[in-house]
Amino acid sequence: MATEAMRVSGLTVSLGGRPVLDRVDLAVAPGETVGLIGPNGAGKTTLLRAVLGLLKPESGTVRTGAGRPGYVPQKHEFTWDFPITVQGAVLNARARWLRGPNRDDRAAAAEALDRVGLADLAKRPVGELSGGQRQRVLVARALARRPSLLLLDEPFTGVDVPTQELLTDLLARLAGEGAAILMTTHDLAQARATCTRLCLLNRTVVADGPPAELTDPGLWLRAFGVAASGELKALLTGTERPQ
Ligand SMILES: Nc1ncnc2c1ncn2[C@@H]1O[C@H](COP(=O)(O)OP(=O)(O)OP(=O)(O)O)[C@@H](O)[C@H]1O
Repeated sequence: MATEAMRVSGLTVSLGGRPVLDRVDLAVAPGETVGLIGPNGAGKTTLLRAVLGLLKPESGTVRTGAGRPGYVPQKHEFTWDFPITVQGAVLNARARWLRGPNRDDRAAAAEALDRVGLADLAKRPVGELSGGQRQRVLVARALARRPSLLLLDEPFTGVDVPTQELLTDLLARLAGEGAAILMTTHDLAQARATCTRLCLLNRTVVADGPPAELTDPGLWLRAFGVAASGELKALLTGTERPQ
């Protein structure tokens, strides 16, 4: 475990009486960026929530290193109409029961806002932000706790190209500083370009390795539970998408 930021072993989770994850094994080391890829309903968010300790596994274990992981939920999970500024939302992520923010909290929040390029919008109410700006607030909230493990749920969904580039660059820097990153995404091209490892999940781990080694279309077709997909094959072989 010393060289790993998180490890799940034999993780089985059921929700509403239905099996969602089945004996999942996955470890992430400091400096790695692992992309969690799979179809809708594959159990990706469930896996992140289990790592956070928000779900009780039926069997198996979850271990994380020191400190609470940073979590970037999907945008719709945050209450954007709450009357709070960008700075307040980020400071809130460090809030402790019955005490206001101290100097360390303010410094960490300012640093997090700076890293996501939102320092200029610190006083803006969160309800007035665009989708890409909201995504950056969620990342700043996770970074404000300076976590060694960062879990992100679809951070690239619904953001424009400059925000995608900012986030890609930021994640690479964080990994370079030794953070361990696990993120779900539906953007296969982006995942192949930015992740050091990909984990193909469909209730269980179908494949796990560096993008360059996951070129067998059969693995991807199995992960997505489809018989054939020109789009997937084109992505894997680097050819044009079929029209
Ligand atoms: N609270 C719940 N109660 C019962 N079933 C649930 C609950 N939350 C999720 N599920 C089910 O668990 C399965 C996995 O859901 P999950 O959100 O983890 O998938 P996902 O891979 O993140 O999907 P997506 O790509 O659509 O976000 C789905 O079939 C979903 O309907």
